[in-house]
Amino acid sequence: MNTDLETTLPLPTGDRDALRLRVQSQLDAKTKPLGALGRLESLTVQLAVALGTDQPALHAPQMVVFAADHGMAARGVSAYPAEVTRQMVLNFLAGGAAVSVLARQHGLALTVADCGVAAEFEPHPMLARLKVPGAERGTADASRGPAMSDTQCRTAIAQGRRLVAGLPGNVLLLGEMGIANTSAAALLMVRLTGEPLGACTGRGTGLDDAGLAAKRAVLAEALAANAQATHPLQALAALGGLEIATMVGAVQQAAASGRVVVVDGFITTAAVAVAAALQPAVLAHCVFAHCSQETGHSRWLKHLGVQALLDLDLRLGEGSGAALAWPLLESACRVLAEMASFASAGVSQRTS
Ligand SMILES: O=C(O)c1ccc[n+]([C@@H]2O[C@H](COP(=O)([O-])O)[C@@H](O)[C@H]2O)c1
Ligand SMILES: Cc1cc2nc[nH]c2cc1C
Repeated sequence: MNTDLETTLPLPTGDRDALRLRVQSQLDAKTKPLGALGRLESLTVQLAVALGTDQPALHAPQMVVFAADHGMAARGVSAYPAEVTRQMVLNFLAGGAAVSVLARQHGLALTVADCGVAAEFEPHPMLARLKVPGAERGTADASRGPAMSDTQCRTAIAQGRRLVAGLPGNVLLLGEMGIANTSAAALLMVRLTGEPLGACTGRGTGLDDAGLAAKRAVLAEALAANAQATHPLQALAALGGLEIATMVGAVQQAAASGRVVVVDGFITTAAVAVAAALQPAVLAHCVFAHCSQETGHSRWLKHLGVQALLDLDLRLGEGSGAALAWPLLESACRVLAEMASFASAGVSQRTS
């Protein structure tokens, strides 16, 4: 493996425990029964700690949809053909996808990162070209050998870091698009958690029972073909995807620059899980927006020790769940900034 890339980035330091206690006591002084805002309160505290401030405020939120193609798509592991990746990128750019609608609704800046889609797109103000040399049209078929070389994987990580370093704001919302990428994410889940393949493999875009059985058989081949890839970075290169590797770098850079990361579904969780395997402290920056319907997601969230905000039976990807959860993050900041305290509003405190 070449060594021209640090595996992790230094994260901001500070007395997180003291900050956590200060923010919780500010919340406790607000005009509500103690703890009555439930998990919104823990979200407020998490945002304060992630941003390193007693007065968390979110600005210039950036939704990035990381897109790439997968060699394994040729093995029939998805209900849809591989060209949908390219077609959906055009749909994102034209403003017609679910994430386009939700980003507009919530004032999220939308960038589409071409991490290796099998197409060359016309330049567009929303499009970032992050193709990796030798993998411009996507990964190799992981059922026959490594999806990426170590160098390609490291290049993708470096590009994700660079992209985020150049974006404004203090929140990154993760989205992705890539036909067959639930296969890559399932393989990473098996390797990182040790869970059995069956518990990690779902229907993705909507495979029927026979399709799901065939997908599992292909994924078993991929695990056997890449049996030696056990370190998280090796697993990422062998079993992952270009959009997932680029997201790993994006998450690392966002955490290193003290931002909040809003995680979408199963595939974005794969990227965060790799980043967390390399450096567990990145998890403090990650808000898990929703629990996807994709088999494995709820179990993976448990492995990571996190709880998602929403459970809407979503299985779309694109960052749609992250965009839907966005107003909760805004509310979490606003209750802290704008609610009156018992003292300021002249409301009587509890008696017992
Ligand atoms: O994020 C999720 O939880 C999720 C669950 C199922 C499907 N997807 C999306 O569907 C595509 C991958 O599905 P598949 O069946 O092609 O592996 C990819 O574009 C993802 O954005 C996403
Ligand atoms: C149409 C379509 C839209 C998507 N968005 C994210 N993944 C997708 C997969 C398909 C098939």
